[in-house]
Amino acid sequence: MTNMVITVDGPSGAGKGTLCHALAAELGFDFLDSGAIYRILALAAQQENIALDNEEQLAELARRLDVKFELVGSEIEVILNGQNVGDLIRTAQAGQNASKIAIFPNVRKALLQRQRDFRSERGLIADGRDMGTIVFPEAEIKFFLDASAEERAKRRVKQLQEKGFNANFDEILAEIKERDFRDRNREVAPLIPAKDALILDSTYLSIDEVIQKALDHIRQYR
Ligand SMILES: Nc1ncnc2c1ncn2[C@@H]1O[C@H](COP(=O)(O)OP(=O)(O)OP(=O)(O)O)[C@@H](O)[C@H]1O
Ligand SMILES: Nc1ccn([C@@H]2O[C@H](COP(=O)(O)O)[C@@H](O)[C@H]2O)c(=O)n1
Repeated sequence: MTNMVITVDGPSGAGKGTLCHALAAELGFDFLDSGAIYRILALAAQQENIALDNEEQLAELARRLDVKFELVGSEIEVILNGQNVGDLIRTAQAGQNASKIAIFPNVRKALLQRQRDFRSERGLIADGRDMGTIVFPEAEIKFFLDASAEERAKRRVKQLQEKGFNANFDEILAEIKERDFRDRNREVAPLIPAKDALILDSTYLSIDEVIQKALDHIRQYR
């Protein structure tokens, strides 16, 4: 299993992060949260007053981005220019900003090798939108995790309420649909399942059922 890559792509809120963390823990693999890289780049651009539609400056920033992922206990801390930005990149606005800069071919090109460098001897679980299609097309196992927009909005509302935030279902559903549209319709690396991906629709599945289905598929491969 050494050096193996398992990709998990899908739309926002489908449960990719949840599945990836469980698989990484179960298999002892490393974890790449590629969405965090796009979120960090958007944050860094704002900190440097670079407009989110300035493709060339964004690409130049992407090439020199000083970002580190540090494992502290069971949590991965995201460090930008020496500062922990974990909370700053997790807002709904940070997600929208990430999807705005993710449409640019030169930005994606500038981030490609940085993502491929996460490949490791231990094995890698890669979470994103184009992990199975563009970043790791040779991955041994690919999943495309989906769920209806309404179910994803419901989950997000619950998640926010559990953290003590107010959450409006209609607003969150609209945000999810806006981000889906941008991610699915961009010209480069749009959100689509890789031809060889197993599609898992989690709309009516619990977290445990999704994890079990994924592990069954991985066991069949092994
Ligand atoms: N099958 C499921 N049933 C119910 N809730 C789920 C399921 N999968 C994930 N969740 C919950 O949905 C929320 C979103 O999950 P998660 O953050 O893993 O999604 P994601 O696809 O990584 O989203 P994003 O791409 O925006 O980072 C979390 O609160 C998680 O606990
Ligand atoms: N491989 C990827 C990963 C993410 N994006 C873009 O970033 C946005 C934020 O991603 P999250 O997974 O953290 O929600 C997402 O909406 C995409 O626009 C990407 O393009 N490619």
